[in-house]
Amino acid sequence: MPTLGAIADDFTGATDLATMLVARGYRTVVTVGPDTVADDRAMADADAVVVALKSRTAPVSEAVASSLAAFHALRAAGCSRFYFKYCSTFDSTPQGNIGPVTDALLSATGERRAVVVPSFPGTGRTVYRGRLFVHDELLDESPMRHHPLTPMRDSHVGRLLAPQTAHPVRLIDLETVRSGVEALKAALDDPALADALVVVDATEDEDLRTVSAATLHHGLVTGAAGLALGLTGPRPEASRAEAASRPGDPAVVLSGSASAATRAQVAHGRAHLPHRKLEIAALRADFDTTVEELTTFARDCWRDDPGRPPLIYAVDDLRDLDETGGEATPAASVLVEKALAACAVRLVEAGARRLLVAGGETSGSVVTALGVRTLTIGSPISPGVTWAGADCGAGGAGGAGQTVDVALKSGNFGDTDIFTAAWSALA
Ligand SMILES: Nc1ncnc2c1ncn2[C@@H]1O[C@H](COP(=O)(O)OP(=O)(O)O)[C@@H](O)[C@H]1O
Ligand SMILES: O=C(O)[C@@H](O)C(=O)COP(=O)(O)O
Repeated sequence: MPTLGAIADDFTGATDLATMLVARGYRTVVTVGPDTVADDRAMADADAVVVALKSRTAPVSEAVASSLAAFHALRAAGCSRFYFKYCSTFDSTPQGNIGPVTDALLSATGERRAVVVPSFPGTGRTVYRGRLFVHDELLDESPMRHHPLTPMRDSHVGRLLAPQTAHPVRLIDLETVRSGVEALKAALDDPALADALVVVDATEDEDLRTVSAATLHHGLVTGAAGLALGLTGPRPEASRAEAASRPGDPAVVLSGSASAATRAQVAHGRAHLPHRKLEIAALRADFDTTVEELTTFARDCWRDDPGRPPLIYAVDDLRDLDETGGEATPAASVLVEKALAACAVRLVEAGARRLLVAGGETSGSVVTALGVRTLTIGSPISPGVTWAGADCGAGGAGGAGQTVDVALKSGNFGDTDIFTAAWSALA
């Protein structure tokens, strides 16, 4: 029976956290939405469950409702500790959803305060004096300022969070963290911090271990996957899923991300893989025909060039970003997500068994459209990115009970050659 329940605000984040939990000795299942949590088959052996939501950019009321539904499902499954996973670059809109969801989970758990820990030094995210850095740059000076859905124009976590929450926001500095577990516990228990959301500095893995140890008695923690570094699961080593596919099975890369790391990966993919770019105008003019042409292209590649997975991508230059759309015209971001999801469904129906998807929102659209119920963590690819077995369920794409190997790559994660190199981890 699971004891740790996590709620992830996007799908790449869910597999990022799950891969960390597996490495820490938790047998972990990722469920797509809350409904599968009640499935005894999936839960029987799990120590931890991560519910993947597509709530990061949803309207506030929807994000709160789906997060609470996940919480109630996890609690009914036996979970007694809860982890709200958001992005290590604190991706949110001015309205939320990190603040509103944290507030709702505080009420639901009955906890009074929660730590806020986006730091993940393994992927270059650190928090010092409450400011979030991405490698050597402040968040608002990093390429995250150009994100199409959640442009991050401030690096002060407290300033980002305060307008989103009804709770006071406080900071615990690095010196207090470095004073050790007991000092940090005492600082967190200070009555001045009762009812607060507490941003905690952390610049190294050891800091995260300290934060984790000082909050083991908290029923709710919030942060990126780095905070899980300090957790210790019930097993010396949790097993990983074997690949469901075989080398040579049809494979495809679907990229809807506009992030800097992905743009470099797309440039590398364009040099090494057969590729097609999504054209927004063509999708607007005739969505079905455009998707049909893209899937025909991919199938031709499997036939003519079976060793190289085709790459279908949306952005290789920030000038590609299309901000038009409105009442009568669908936003480009929605069209891109729908198009890549439709390609995924048709390609899995045509035999694709290996999918590398770039982008969190994109991954949410693809995985949901495939009818996936659970993701079981397989071989790691790079920090925060892993292969997972996606169980498409009875009504899913590719036929009843089909398992497809998927890698859901966060926009800013992965080496430049990930679109060509990731497959060897599956072999
Ligand atoms: N040309 C484009 N114009 C506008 N939005 C786009 C374009 N191409 C992709 N997008 C959208 O950008 C968003 C990227 O978000 P996401 O998939 O979460 O990537 P990341 O992991 O990099 O944040 C998606 O909603 C995608 O549909
Ligand atoms: O914490 C992280 O950085 C990732 O797990 C994550 O959430 C990434 O989101 P996207 O960049 O939108 O994929």
